[in-house]
Amino acid sequence: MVICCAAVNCSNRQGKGEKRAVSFHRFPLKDSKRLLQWLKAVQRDNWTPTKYSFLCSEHFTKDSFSRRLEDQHRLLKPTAVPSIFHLAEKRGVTGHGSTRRKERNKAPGAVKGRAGASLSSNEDPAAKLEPKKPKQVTGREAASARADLECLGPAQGQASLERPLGDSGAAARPGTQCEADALDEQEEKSSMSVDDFSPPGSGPCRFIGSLHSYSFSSRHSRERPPAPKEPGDRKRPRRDVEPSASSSSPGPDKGSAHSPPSSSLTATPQKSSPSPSAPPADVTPQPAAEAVPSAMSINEVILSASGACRLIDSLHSYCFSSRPSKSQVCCLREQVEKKNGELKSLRQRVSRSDSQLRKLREKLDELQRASSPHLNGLLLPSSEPPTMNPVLEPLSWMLGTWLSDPPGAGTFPTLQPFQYLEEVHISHVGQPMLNFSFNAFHPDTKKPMHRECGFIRLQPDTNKVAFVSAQNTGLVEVEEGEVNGHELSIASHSIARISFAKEPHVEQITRKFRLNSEGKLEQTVSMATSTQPMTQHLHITYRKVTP
Ligand code: HEM
Repeated sequence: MVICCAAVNCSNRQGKGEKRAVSFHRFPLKDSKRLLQWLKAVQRDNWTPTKYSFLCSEHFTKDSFSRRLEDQHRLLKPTAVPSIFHLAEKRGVTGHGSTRRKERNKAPGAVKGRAGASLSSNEDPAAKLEPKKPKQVTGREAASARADLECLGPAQGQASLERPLGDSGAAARPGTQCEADALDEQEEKSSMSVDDFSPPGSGPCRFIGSLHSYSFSSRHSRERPPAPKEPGDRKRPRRDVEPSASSSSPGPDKGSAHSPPSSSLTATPQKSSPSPSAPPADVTPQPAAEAVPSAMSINEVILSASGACRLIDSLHSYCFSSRPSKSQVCCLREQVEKKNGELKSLRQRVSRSDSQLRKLREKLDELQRASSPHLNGLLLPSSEPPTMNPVLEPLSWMLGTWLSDPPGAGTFPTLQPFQYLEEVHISHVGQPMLNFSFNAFHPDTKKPMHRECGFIRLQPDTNKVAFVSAQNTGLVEVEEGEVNGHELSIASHSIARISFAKEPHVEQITRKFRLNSEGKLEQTVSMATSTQPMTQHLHITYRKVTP
């Protein structure tokens, strides 16, 4: 890879200054802020850096570099901005690198000079060239274009099409200063994409148009003789790089893409690319001094132009073929925008519903307050829960909502064993008592079964507990007992029932509540009826579902 420095009046190129260990560094194309700083420092008019534009290390202060630990290679710091330039020297119309090119144009067979003179600008095709108006560029623009393109030898041009740029430098020049470039590339994470060769909008067309203008100008400047078949052309070593468009090349003129005669202008569509979005080509004029060892004949030059023209056509066809995908992208973008719009309106609707809901709640609260103005404190849950009466402390472990887990087990000598589900609420409202409700359900049908509710009181300053319960079976009972730690044991003190209560009547009841080591609440109920002695009727374990 031959790399030139893009700085005005700097003739450093890779290979030339090896002894001075000059390194070359890509423009930070992906870091717009830094790129502006670089461009300001470089002070090149009407010039846009490309991926193939480099600055050599001589434009950076020493502290712009760091050393890679493993091999001590010089690395440009990611914040580095060039500051050392010799702008006052020959800053003529041709601008950057004019001396260098003059020298090259003097070289024998300097076809490059002619080609370059009419070659349209290679300034960033995305940014500068107009579609359908291939403009004849100024000498300065052409020089700028050549300056970058000349720096890429044919091998590099080909390599750059065949693999990501990050690979190319390191692969081509292992162990050389160019590894620093490769590292720079990695730092910028630049990999080749369609955009590299097909800039947004009509950039590619404009670029190709500019190539056409080169081609036409070559043709019209001379009378075109009959195209001779010169087999020797192909054998000419290193003068030309055969266009490598294969049968899978996107261009319609595949045959012609294969057979242009030698040319110092090398248009190289990418080798059979598996992807339809693969970049079409790079255009890489070769340095005349290196690539053209002997003068070319007029015929050769014209044939070159003709070959280039056909390749340019194939580039055009690539360009057209990429348009549908662009329109697809546009279409997708429209869809995304549409969906975003829908999402926005949905969000607005949700937020409207939220505010309506809030208003309805407020209205309901108002109605409730109006209907029972004296019970608000009990009926309406205030935002803060009531403070628990300290008397309840010994029973506080019973507080909460509990769900049977697993289902409760019912037994009695006169009954078939059964299972049931139960939901338990034990709460307080700041008074010195617990409120409870036990609601049993059939495990399969979920139908309500046994229900009871009541209060649990503690005699102040004792562990004596009274349990008062009303059951849906028509039983009303009082049980008393003691709380010890996390265990409450009570037994029936008095039992009353409705006159038509079902028989056999319960005559004695004992219960035990305990909080087990897993934090679960357990209840065991035993009873004696008019027909059966004290026997266990229920055993159930609950897990807590709320505080
Ligand atoms: C302390 C509370 C309870 C008492 C005092 C109580 C009392 C009784 C009595 C006296 C019987 C009649 C026994 C017999 O026929 O020999 C009975 C039956 C029964 N109990 Fe309970 N029971 C209580 C809680 C529950 C609970 C929580 C369930 C759960 C679903 C339940 C389910 C049943 C069933 C399914 C029967 C048999 C059918 C029936 O007679 O309705 N009991 N219970």
